[in-house]
Amino acid sequence: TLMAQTVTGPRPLVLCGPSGSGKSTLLKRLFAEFPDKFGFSVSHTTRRPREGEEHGVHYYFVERPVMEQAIANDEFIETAEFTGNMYGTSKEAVRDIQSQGRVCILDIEQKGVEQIKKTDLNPILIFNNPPTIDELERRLRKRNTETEETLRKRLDAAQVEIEYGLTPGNFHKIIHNRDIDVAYEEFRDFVVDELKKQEAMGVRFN
Ligand SMILES: Nc1ncnc2c1ncn2[C@@H]1O[C@H](COP(=O)(O)OP(=O)(O)OP(=O)(O)O)[C@@H](O)[C@H]1O
Ligand SMILES: Nc1nc2c(ncn2[C@@H]2O[C@H](COP(=O)(O)O)[C@@H](O)[C@H]2O)c(=O)[nH]1
Repeated sequence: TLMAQTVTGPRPLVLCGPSGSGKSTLLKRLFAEFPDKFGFSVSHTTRRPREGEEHGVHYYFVERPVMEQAIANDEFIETAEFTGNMYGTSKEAVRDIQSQGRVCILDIEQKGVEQIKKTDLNPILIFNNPPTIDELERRLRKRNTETEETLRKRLDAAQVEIEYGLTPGNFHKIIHNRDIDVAYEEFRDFVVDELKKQEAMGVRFN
């Protein structure tokens, strides 16, 4: 409701899309263009860090028993098993960003989205759609972060996620991510427009 929204601040933004579709690339540009407006919800994961990834910045990298205990302690809004690893959004990660008056951005996969939809988080849902699975494979290979096995698992998951993502009603906005510059503009314009609408309804922003 309008009252609740006024009290809780801007709606979080969920960006979902197959691994390698370019979510992190879009977010990196958004954070660079608007350094004070948004904040990234730092997820927990049991996968190993990639080169350049920092604990507490890209993820909280934890061992599985630690994550399982935290889930048992009811510390998470949503959790999912994805290609053999656990991922999850902690309540604290979102609270952290919201307390700074920033728009909280979640980069999560499909099972997480389905759980978030059942909470009172009320996010704006965006699906980042790659041109083809072949192009997704090219992007993932070029990124050089996966083994043949994890690459295969990610591409298998992508089939299912694209079907869900393109099903009408599941997301508020679909970004067709072919050319990165075009995709970014579409993404940015949609997000900025959404924030303006909320501002017009009295939601306060940074
Ligand atoms: N529109 C694009 N065209 C070509 N290459 C792209 C495009 N967008 C991103 N890339 C490249 O594709 C690779 C995957 O992009 P990125 O890491 O942003 O994907 P992601 O959706 O965040 O993946 P993951 O879910 O695995 O973290 C990167 O090497 C990135 O530089
Ligand atoms: N349900 C959740 N999914 C998450 C979370 N954090 C990230 N993700 C998604 O996992 C895959 C793989 O990510 P990668 O960093 O290993 O490439 C990708 O689709 C992310 O969006 C989370 O907290 N919950």
